[in-house]
Amino acid sequence: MDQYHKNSKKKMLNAEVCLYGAGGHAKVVIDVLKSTNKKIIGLIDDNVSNSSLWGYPIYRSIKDLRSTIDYSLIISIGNNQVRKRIAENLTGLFFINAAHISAALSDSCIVKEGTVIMPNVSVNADAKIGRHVILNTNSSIDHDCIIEDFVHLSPNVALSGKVYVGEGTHIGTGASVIPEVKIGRWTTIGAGTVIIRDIPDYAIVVGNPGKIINFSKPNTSQ
Ligand SMILES: CC(=O)SCCNC(=O)CCNC(=O)[C@H](O)C(C)(C)COP(=O)(O)OP(=O)(O)OC[C@H]1O[C@@H](n2cnc3c(N)ncnc32)[C@H](O)[C@@H]1OP(=O)(O)O
Repeated sequence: MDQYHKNSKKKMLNAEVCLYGAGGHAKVVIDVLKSTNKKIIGLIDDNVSNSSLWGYPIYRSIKDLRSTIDYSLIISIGNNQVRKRIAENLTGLFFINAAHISAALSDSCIVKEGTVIMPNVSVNADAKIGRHVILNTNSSIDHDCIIEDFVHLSPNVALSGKVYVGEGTHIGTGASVIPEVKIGRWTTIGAGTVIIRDIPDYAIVVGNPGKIINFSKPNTSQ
């Protein structure tokens, strides 16, 4: 058993994996799964014209798969709101999480289902990562951080110890957060931003030090 699966809350029931979403993010998720020799049976996407990606079939609907094959799912869509909507619609299905073989995950961290961990990510002691989260390439999540469901940490994001990130928040490439800061739900943190104070829900924040430039409109599902 590799380090990641020892830490998973749920054991992987099925070796075969299907991805929901066939865009650019899906390509990176495929590489993550291949790094630990997972078998990919295909992708589902009704919004692309291609019928395959790198030789993997693209199905138009989950109904094309449901009755015939036993599989686990990962939602491979980068947009946090869309990922949440799809997760809520796909009831009764089994989601797995996946980590690239190069990720360094503490024995004491917790990673919930549907979450994807890209190459060279570090998740340190007692960090808790929610459902359907994206920890993108080289991101670093230090001790005792709490990351709620549907968050996306972009490449090279650095969270210091005891940072809290609320549901659905997107932290842009290369942003940094000092220890013990609380970032609200569905916020957007711009690329390269340095967060030194707590951030309220729905805020859009840029710069060093990070300043609020706007608020996004809450969506009914948020
Ligand atoms: C593998 C992957 O690709 S993962 C995806 C990673 N994606 C990212 O990191 C994207 C992060 N997004 C950003 O940084 C965006 O610029 C956002 C979301 C913060 C703002 O986007 P928009 O709402 O379109 O804002 P817009 O571009 O109109 O800029 C508004 C103002 O903020 C400034 N601004 C925007 N982004 C930043 C930033 N990251 N840092 C500093 N200032 C910024 C602009 O210069 C502009 O200033 P001005 O009004 O003085 O001219």
